[in-house]
Amino acid sequence: MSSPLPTRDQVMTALAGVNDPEIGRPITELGMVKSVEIGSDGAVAVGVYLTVAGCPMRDTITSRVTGAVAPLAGVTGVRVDLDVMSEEQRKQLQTQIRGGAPERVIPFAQPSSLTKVYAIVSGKGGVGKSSVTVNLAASLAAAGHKVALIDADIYGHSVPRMLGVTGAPTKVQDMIMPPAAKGVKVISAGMLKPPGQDALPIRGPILHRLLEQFLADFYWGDLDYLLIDMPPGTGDIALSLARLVPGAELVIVTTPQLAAAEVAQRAGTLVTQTHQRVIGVIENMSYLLCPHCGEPMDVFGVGGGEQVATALTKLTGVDVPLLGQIPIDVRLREGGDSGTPLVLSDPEAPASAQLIKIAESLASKGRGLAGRMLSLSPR
Ligand SMILES: Nc1ncnc2c1ncn2[C@@H]1O[C@H](COP(=O)(O)OP(=O)(O)OP(=O)(O)O)[C@@H](O)[C@H]1O
Repeated sequence: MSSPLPTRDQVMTALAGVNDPEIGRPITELGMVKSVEIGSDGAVAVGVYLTVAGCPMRDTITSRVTGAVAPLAGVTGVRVDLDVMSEEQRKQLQTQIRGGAPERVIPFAQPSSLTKVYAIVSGKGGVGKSSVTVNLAASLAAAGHKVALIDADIYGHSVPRMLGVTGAPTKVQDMIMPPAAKGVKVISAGMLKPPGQDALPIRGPILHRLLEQFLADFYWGDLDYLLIDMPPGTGDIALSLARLVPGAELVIVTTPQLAAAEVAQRAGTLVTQTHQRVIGVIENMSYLLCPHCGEPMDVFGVGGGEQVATALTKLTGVDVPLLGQIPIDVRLREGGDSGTPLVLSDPEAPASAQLIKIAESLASKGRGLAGRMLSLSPR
C-alpha cells in the first residue's frame, strides 16, 4: 500500500531545514520559496527564488531542496524550478538580513531615542535664526548637556563661523565624525562645499538626501539635544525633516515687526500637515537698549512674537509659549563674526540672559520619552 500524499506543511517544514548556502539562514525565512505543488502521484515541485540571476549556488540549492523533500513519506519525485527575485524582493531580503532596519538608520528617529530634536525655523531670512541657534547650542553645552548642531540652512550656512569651528569632518572606518567647537558637535553644508565655491546648487531632493546623510551617516554618539538650523521659510526641507525625524519639535524665530499672522499661518499649516509640535516662539531683535539712558527702544515695532505665539496656540490647539525676547546687541553680531557666542563671552548681557533663559526652558522639557508626542509620519 502506498503512503498518503505529503502535506504542504510537511514540505515547508522540510524546506525550513534548508539554509541558503551564502546567507546561512533557512530559505523559508528569506522569502526564497516561491511555490510548492504536490501532484496526485506524489511528485513535488518546489519553486525557488534565487537572489540573483546566474547565482553560482543554484546547483547547491537545488540539491539541498531535493535532499530535504525527497525523503518525506509519499514523495515520489522532486522538481526544483528556479526563478529570480525582483528588485523589490531583493530589497526586502536585505532589510531582513539587517534585522528589519531600514537602509539608513537615523538614530534620532528610533522610538528608543532619548535625544530631543529641535528644528529652529523662521518665516523668512535675516531674522537672526542662526545667531539664536548657535547661542542656544553653546548655552546648553555650557550647562553640561551633550549637544549637536546641524546647519541645514544650505543657503546661509553661517553656523561654523559663528561657533568658531575650525575642524572638518573626519572618517574613522565607516563612520564620519563631526568636528566640535565650544562643546557642540557641528556639521554644516558649508563644510562639504568644494573650496572656492560659494553657493551650493542644491534643490529639494538633494537637500533631503543631504539632511538624511547628516542625520544617518555621521556618528553623533549619545546626545541630549540636537538642534537643527533650518533654511528660512517652511518649505520642502521642513517636510523632509518631519519624514526623517517625526518627533522633531519646532522652535520659531521671528522679529517684532514681521507679519505675524502670515508667519503663524505658514508654520501652523506645516505642523498640521506633519503632526509636529511647535514648542515655542522666540522674538529676536525685540528692542534696543538706549546706550545713553538704558531705556528699551522699539526699533522694529512691537508684539510680533506674542502675536505669532497666540495665533499658533489657536491654530494648533496646543499652548505655544513666547519663550523669550532677545534685544538688539551689537556684541551678538560681533560674537558671531569672531566665533565666540555672546552667551559665553558675556553671559550677563541682557541678550545672553534671554538666550540662557530660553535654553533652560528647552532643557526643562527634559530628555527621554516622557511626554513625547506620538508623531505620525506624513508619508
Ligand atoms: N539680537 C541681535 N542683535 C544684533 N544683531 C543680530 C541679532 N540677531 C542677529 N543679528 C545679526 O543679524 C544678522 C542676521 O542674523 P542671522 O544670520 O543669524 O540670521 P538668519 O535668520 O539665520 O539668516 P539666514 O537664515 O538668512 O541665514 C547677522 O549679522 C547677525 O549677527
